[in-house]
Amino acid sequence: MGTLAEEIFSYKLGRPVEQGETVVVEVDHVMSHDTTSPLAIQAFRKLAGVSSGRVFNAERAHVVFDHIIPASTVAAATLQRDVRSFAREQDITILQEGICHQVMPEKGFVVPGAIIVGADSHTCTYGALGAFGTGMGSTDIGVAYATGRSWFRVPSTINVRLVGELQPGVYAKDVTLEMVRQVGVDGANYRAIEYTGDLVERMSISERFTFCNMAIEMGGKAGLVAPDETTREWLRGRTDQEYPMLAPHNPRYERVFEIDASRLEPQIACPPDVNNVVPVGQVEHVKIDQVFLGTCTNGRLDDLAIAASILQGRTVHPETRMVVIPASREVYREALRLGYIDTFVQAGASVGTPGCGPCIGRHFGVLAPGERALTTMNRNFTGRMGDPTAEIYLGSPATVAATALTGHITDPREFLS
Ligand SMILES: CC(C)[C@H](C(=O)O)[C@@H](O)C(=O)O
Ligand code: SF4
Repeated sequence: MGTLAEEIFSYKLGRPVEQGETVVVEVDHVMSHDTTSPLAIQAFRKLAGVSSGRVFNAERAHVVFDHIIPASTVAAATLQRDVRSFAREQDITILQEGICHQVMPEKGFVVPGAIIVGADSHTCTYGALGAFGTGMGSTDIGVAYATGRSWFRVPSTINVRLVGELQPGVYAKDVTLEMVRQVGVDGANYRAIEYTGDLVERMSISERFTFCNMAIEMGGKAGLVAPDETTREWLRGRTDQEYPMLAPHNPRYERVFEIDASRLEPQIACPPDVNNVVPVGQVEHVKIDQVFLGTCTNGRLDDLAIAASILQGRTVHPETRMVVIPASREVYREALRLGYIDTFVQAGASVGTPGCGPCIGRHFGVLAPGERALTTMNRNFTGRMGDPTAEIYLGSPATVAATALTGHITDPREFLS
């Protein structure tokens, strides 16, 4: 009996747990990426006595290269070389085919009821498939690599109920931004967020990824959606694993937010905070130097499809650059097959290799002093994409595509055919 988070921990431990209780559990998968692996490896090495120098399970320990690939500096290349040699020594396969939070689910590692820890704050994305995924510091991940276990305080849960039908031109990202506006950037600190309601039930896994990905933008430990037929369908062919269809039972939520999406307009998060959210109409005059379509929030096939439908046969504004980065190789190949990539290239966009791209300002499209970007990312923090005086606005793939065409923030409903 409990929230989805409690159900998952109870299932793992084989006994009922209570909110606030500290538990040690065996984790299903542990992940770090090119940027966080070096410190995780250092922590792991210190535990050589505990682990006999081997990771707990090479099939369940994952290293993903996604943040700065291909390496853009000698320093990055050197760190990656060192991480490669660690992976070789431990028989870990390095995954280099897209953003960790896209690739881990695609590989079938993320299933309902699983507990997954990652050295990346957006590990909460995995809740879209009913798994408890959470980000941890590299040291904790080093310990998990060594022992296959982690400690948690079973979180209390905030319930976000999403109801109603979205209007044309309004997407999961707009709902997510509205959610962050209402809950606040620390409104869910150390809590799980459980998304329910008829809108969530109708949404695709990709859209659920967008919600869950941004749970951390409200301070959430995890973002969760109870698995259903849509989840099963998405997992079919990706995993042979058996998994439990856990659901909340008489949950005791700490707080409930209800959002009626049917009245929602496209939303924009203005710099420098993710909860600084306004309807697109209020910022339409803002001139944009660069748009970026991609990331673990909105770099999937449906996101690319929406943007391609707006850009089809049109050209990016001459004073705006457009960067497009598919979230994974799987997404990239499908986008090629369906002609979306051709549409982007014809429109004048730069298309990058799957990965995080300019999301943390390390390569492939950093911003000059005073420049402004509109992106499909999850964070608009000062300095994130380059110079600290550059500004970042967040919106949906549709708003990004419409803005690419006009050079200023634009309501995508103007381009709906
Ligand atoms: C580099 C990494 C530690 C970081 C994170 O944990 O979130 C990054 O992925 C981000 O999105 O800011
Ligand atoms: S795409 Fe951006 S938010 Fe996602 S993991 Fe990469 S850097 Fe972090």
